[in-house]
Amino acid sequence: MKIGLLGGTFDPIHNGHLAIAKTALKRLGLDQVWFIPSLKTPLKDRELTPFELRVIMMEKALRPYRKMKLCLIEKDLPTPSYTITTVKTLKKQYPEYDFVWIIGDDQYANLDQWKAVDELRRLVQFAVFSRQGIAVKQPGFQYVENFSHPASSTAVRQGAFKDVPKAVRQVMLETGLYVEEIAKAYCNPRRYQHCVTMSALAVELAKAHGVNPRKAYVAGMLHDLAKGLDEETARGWIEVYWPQARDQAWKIWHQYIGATWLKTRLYLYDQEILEAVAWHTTGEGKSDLAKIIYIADKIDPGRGYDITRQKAVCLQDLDQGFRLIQQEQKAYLRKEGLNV
Ligand SMILES: Nc1ncnc2c1ncn2[C@@H]1O[C@H](COP(=O)(O)OP(=O)(O)OP(=O)(O)O)[C@@H](O)[C@H]1O
Ligand SMILES: O=C(O)c1ccc[n+]([C@@H]2O[C@H](COP(=O)([O-])O)[C@@H](O)[C@H]2O)c1
Repeated sequence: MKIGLLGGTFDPIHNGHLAIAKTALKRLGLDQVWFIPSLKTPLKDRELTPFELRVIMMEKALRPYRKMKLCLIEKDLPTPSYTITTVKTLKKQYPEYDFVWIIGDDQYANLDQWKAVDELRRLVQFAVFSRQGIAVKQPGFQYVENFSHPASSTAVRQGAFKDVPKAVRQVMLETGLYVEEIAKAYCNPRRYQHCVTMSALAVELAKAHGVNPRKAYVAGMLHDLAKGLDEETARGWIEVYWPQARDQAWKIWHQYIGATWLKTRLYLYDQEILEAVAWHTTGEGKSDLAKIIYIADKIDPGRGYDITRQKAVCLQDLDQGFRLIQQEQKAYLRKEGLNV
């Protein structure tokens, strides 16, 4: 058996990883590709998503592929997860197998920093997949060129959800994984901070009123993604997706476009979250979640006003609190000249 080993952080696994495996099976004449998630990768400092959650996403992504397997060997090896240790252990466990270690060219460029790389190269063959382009070739490596896949886990964590299988997207949205990074990627630092403080309040209100706190967190963190759009760009979106809102004040449009983005870019189909985002400025959403997001946005503790009275009413009675905030907001919006 000839086995390709694809080690990585897989935070999260993406379509690029699957494309590498498909190509490796064909072009390297492999029988199987084993995906090996690292407990802690040696050269990256970032705090990783818990191993178990990365593994759940990998299981879902790999399920349709008979020749792609999950190998959890690094779970029980010392950290950081040095490849030399992994390869030695695998060779001992499976002496009859022929292994090829697969890397992208970004890792290839770093190879001189890998632990005991000369010994490692004697133990296992390396296959290098092009990513940016392979600059310098060396004897003893197998190069897979004319391979190109734009996906990266970094981009996925910032919202490029099109690059992950649907089942993985579902886990990400159900768990609220990466919402901070997505909010950071779309919002300026001030707005990001607003998302953090208002979603904390949204979670508190959700818990007080029997609403799913995870949904409150996701909706809160992602409610303002479209707020940075300029009027002209926003108008383009409104004309296509929300023509019925074209006569409203343009500053309101971000609520509608935000919901559309969640659906079309992040493939988030949870109607309750979409509704809460789509009406978070005007407060027309009917669900308790929509009311909570509306309230938390308006009395966000991060804005620096004393919200003791409003918060107490909202914690006590959601509908009464909602009406109170709505009245205060209407007065404020009229003062700002916004047409609602
Ligand atoms: N699109 C791609 N093209 C070629 N190689 C890739 C691609 N994506 C990942 N790889 C390679 O797959 C291996 C595992 O990747 P990893 O799990 O670190 O994903 P990543 O997208 O590189 O993550 P991050 O963006 O967090 O650095 C690495 O050797 C990496 O170089
Ligand atoms: O052994 C090393 O020194 C070493 C240094 C950097 C990366 N690796 C391995 O290379 C694979 C890809 O790593 P990463 O950081 O791109 O996810 C993963 O299996 C890492 O354990 C290994």
